[in-house]
Amino acid sequence: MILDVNDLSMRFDTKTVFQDLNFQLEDGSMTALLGPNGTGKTTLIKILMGMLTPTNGSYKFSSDVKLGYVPQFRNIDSEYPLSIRAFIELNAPLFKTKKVKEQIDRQITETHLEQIQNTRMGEASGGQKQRAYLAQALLDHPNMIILDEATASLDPAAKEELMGLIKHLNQEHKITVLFVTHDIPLAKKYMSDYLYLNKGMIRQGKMKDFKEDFE
Ligand SMILES: Nc1ncnc2c1ncn2[C@@H]1O[C@H](COP(=O)(O)OP(=O)(O)OP(=O)(O)O)[C@@H](O)[C@H]1O
Repeated sequence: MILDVNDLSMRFDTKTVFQDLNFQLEDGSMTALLGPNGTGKTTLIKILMGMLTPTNGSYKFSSDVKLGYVPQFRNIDSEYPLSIRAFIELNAPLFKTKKVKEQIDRQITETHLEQIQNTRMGEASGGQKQRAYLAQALLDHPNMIILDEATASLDPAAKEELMGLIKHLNQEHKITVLFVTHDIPLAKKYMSDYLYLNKGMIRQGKMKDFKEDFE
């Protein structure tokens, strides 16, 4: 087990987002976090990332976890001056030893950005930007990555490329994946398990058994 969540509750002032969530994630699993708009998926992720404190309950990652996080898609100004490579390097040590450069090269190759690494981030496509965020997160050598709506606003080809990449990271590098999405067909194609957050409660199961009428 890589994550154990116990009786987790979150309230903003008088608004209860969710109450007494209980679930576990297995090491090496690939889980889609599903649910209608505004049910608290981002709130749950922010709690797990330590960015918000829950009002009640607890969660525990296994002691050897190294988390990577790909935030919800943010528009980058078209004038943004850094190249894709320089953007990825924001998460690398300032002093670029040969070893650091090699690690950056490896993640750029892994995320299929080598041909366009000198393109400005402001000019990159949505899929390229999203892969640059992923490359940034991979520089820390995570064994678990959390992606928040990484495929929203991408065209079908860019979605497939990103999902193929995530599947590769899971299968070849044994990275546990938690992936927030609204795209149920995409989740059915690529993810093995689901967590479904709705009306303050959570359900868990195998993606192949997920019923659309939960929505
Ligand atoms: N800082 C905050 N203060 C008050 N209410 C908040 C705050 N953050 C989120 N909420 C509320 O909590 C609820 C859950 O929001 P959250 O963004 O987690 O939902 P979500 O499931 O990620 O939605 P979406 O699918 O639209 O991204 C919403 O009703 C939102 O308005």
